[in-house]
Amino acid sequence: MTELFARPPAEVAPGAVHLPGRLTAEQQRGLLADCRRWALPPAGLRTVTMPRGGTMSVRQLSLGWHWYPYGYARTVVDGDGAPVKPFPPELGALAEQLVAEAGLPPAGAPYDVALINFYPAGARMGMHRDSDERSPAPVVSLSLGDSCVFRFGTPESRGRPWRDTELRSGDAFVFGAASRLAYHGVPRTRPGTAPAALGLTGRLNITLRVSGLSPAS
Ligand SMILES: O=C(O)CCC(=O)C(=O)O
Ligand SMILES: [Fe+2]
Repeated sequence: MTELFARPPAEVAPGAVHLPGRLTAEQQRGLLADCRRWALPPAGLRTVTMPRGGTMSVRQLSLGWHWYPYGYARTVVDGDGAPVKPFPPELGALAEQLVAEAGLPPAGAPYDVALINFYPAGARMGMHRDSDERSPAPVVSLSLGDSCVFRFGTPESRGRPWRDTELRSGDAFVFGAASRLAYHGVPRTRPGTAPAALGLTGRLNITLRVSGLSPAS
């Protein structure tokens, strides 16, 4: 699709950078095929139950370290108990490249966690901070499929001020430095906006992080 106006990279908050159209159609297809494979059991896509008993509308899986509310483990402690699937080094290389493109200092440690979020129509993610990591390395997020509204606020509170950015299939978003612990969320997706050629109904988000945990622990 040609755009009337190109979408340039934009710093939406200090250290929080939107890199539009960063993944080629081929890269998106490859990542989608990978996600479909990773989504299979064991340690596949699951519904996440929150500590108070509610469930997330987003379905999720992890690679490298298993994230659950609120911590990291080597096995799916809140699911089938299987060992988490390995973190693919090529995702780490991609994250490092995107951090550099965003103009942020290098992470200083290898990326070792991928959180994969699947948003069916109507799914959303409330305002939260990514605060279970023990590393200040930037978080790198990739979008596939339906567009969404990505709400990005401040580290101080989950309320205003915030800025809304539309994330489309193939976009990247990097947040580190002063925004590493900023509140953010996805108030809505736009069902039916995925590129037809991708063959995905819904939205997939791949969030890459440095856990700061030692592999032996
Ligand atoms: O889906 C997104 O773009 C954001 C996901 C997110 O914030 C998270 O997994 O912590
Ligand atoms: Fe997050």
